[in-house]
Amino acid sequence: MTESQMQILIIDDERDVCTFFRRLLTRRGYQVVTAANEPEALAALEAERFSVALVDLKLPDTDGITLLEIIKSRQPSCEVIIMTGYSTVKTAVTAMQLGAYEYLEKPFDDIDQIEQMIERAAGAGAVRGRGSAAPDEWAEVAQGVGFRVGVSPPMKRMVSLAYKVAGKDISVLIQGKTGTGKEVLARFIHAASARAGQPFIPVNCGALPENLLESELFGHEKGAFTGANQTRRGIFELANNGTLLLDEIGDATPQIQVKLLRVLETGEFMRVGGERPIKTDVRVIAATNVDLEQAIKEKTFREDLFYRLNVVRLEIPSLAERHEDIPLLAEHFVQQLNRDLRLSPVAVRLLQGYSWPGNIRELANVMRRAVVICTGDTILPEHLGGTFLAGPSAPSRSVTQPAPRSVEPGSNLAGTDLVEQCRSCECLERLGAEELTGMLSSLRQAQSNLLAVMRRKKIVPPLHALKDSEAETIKEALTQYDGNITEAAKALGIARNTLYRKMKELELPGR
Ligand SMILES: Nc1ncnc2c1ncn2[C@@H]1O[C@H](COP(=O)(O)OP(=O)(O)OP(=O)(O)O)[C@@H](O)[C@H]1O
Repeated sequence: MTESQMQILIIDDERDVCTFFRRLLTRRGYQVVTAANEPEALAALEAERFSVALVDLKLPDTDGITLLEIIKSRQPSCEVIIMTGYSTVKTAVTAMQLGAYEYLEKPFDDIDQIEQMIERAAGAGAVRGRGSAAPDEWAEVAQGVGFRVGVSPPMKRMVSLAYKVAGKDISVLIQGKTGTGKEVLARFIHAASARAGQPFIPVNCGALPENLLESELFGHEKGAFTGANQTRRGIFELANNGTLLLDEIGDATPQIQVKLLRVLETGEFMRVGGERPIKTDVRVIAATNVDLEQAIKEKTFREDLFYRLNVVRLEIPSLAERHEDIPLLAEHFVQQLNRDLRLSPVAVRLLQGYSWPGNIRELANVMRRAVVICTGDTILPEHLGGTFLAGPSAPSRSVTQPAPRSVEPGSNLAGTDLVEQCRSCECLERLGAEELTGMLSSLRQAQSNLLAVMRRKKIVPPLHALKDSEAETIKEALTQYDGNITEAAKALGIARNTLYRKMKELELPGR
């Protein structure tokens, strides 16, 4: 079908809207039919085949969601774009979850964007009409951030929705069990948004005591509390024009929740000890592995904050619900460390038979360990660890429990876990750069999990431990870049001044 033959249906009771689209789209070579109510829409659907329908969410005799269902049942290849006002954006997002192609916010101010959206929808509709699968428009962005989506339909649907809402400046709430990839998804949304060139800053609301988190988020004025020797900018300032991920939002204390609500409502906040409101333009993505609706019932989470954050909710399925993706993900983690290694079919079957309570993080750890242990060119069941040697019916173990000991002949790392491997310099010496990097990232993740659990159990981590780990990270970066502050700051994702200040605070020597 050529573009000139494409029919577009506009359903809106506002005559001006119909006229606007008729003019715009006729000029672009489309044929346009308009309808002001349900009977007219039904008659049009009876008479013609449409590539795209633009449907107003609110109509006098019906609503956009009902019309979406009718259109999709009668003309499945017709893509539906929902037209909505700001107050009904949430319903428009629901429509997308039900199969709408996108939504368009009224009043229309960016004609180019509208034309492009309709063109994309018409293209997707044409592909669907031919019965072939539309290429995944999000694939390139996903690859760019190392996000493996897999093939399972619920995951693909969720990512497709994430990609479409990425471009809209609305809050997103990501829900998923631990290790399902909430942070990776947030990075993907940032990379697919117009803010991609700006900072993406994740902050774990459960990992720091309240006063530290408050100062981390909002910054502080000089003299705000003992030890505040300098004014310091917080993440809401540093992430300006970018995206902020509030991870483990369910762990935020009531005081932090109030302050977050204020920034989300007004776009303004005050530094700790400050008196002047500061403006910020930050897109907030929140992530949680707890049921926030339950937390609201238990009065540990504010309902008003929940509604602010939950404009779009994305639920990541747990790994056990997407068995078909396990081979692809396992291979991804192996290839990250060693491109020449393959997985044996039996090993793949064992991986698919396991329940993965620690989800993708646990899979990544099992695969990294297998790569370290494997001395040949194929990963076999014995490289996967004790749980898997017992076969697919093995009871599932938690990611935090140590793996049962097993003996892998011919390997000096036999039966050891990550921490033990790191204790032995001799073992580490034998590993390559990628393997070492992978282990370091697993250890960092372990630390972050540990802190989150301590926080949940109300155990205050000794501050010097946090300070030490910060000092270690900075020292590492400085060594790596031969003492070059600019390069080290860039690698750490902080400003040069912040690095100077931190070095001073932590009494680290400069060059
Ligand atoms: N789809 C994916 N593709 C590639 N890597 C992934 C994917 N999902 C998760 N990972 C990897 O698994 C690990 C855990 O992911 P991530 O930190 O995003 O999970 P999370 O759900 O935010 O965890 P938590 O609930 O503990 O905060 C990371 O190393 C990440 O790179």
